[in-house]
Amino acid sequence: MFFHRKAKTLVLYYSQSMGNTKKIAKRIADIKSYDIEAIDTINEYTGSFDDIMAQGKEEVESGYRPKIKPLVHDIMSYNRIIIGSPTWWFTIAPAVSAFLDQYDLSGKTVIPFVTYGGYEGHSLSDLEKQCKTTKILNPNSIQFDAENLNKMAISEKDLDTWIQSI
Ligand SMILES: Cc1cc2nc3c(=O)[nH]c(=O)nc-3n(C[C@H](O)[C@H](O)[C@H](O)COP(=O)(O)O)c2cc1C
Repeated sequence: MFFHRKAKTLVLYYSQSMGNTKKIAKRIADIKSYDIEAIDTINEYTGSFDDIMAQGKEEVESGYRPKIKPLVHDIMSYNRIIIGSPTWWFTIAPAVSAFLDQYDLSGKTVIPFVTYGGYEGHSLSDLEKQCKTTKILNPNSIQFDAENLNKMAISEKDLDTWIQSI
């Protein structure tokens, strides 16, 4: 007789400016009935969009890691993690880097995704690298309209095809 450990999946995401990454994460969790939690910073980013763009640039360039709130879910009890980050200055958001510095995803299957508004740079490959796990499945980068930043640039059908595959 064979015993299979049932795959347990947690969707994690960080979403700051438009709620784009949250929207994708929620859609995954809704369609697949996966658990979901936001990665969140202790100190909120404040100011105008341009202020946050400028602060983000400084943080990315200096390798700054904001303090983040501890997760409520016990990551040890999940063997699959879906993790989503917005693109900040061609890489992932510092909050997601902070999370990945603190939490060990080794041995887990990780499905990484990023959202971006025109030029993703190396955000998806940086996310894959920073997850420090060998099992990466179906990574995806999801473009939003560069003019209308909270409008998805791919069709809902294409998004759902990817969601069905994870
Ligand atoms: C600080 C900052 C830097 C950004 N840098 C980029 C970038 O390098 N390339 C890009 O295409 N979009 C960039 N964007 C746009 C976001 O990646 C895009 O709007 C994303 O979907 C926002 O996700 P969110 O609403 O979940 O925070 C940036 C946005 C912010 C706030």
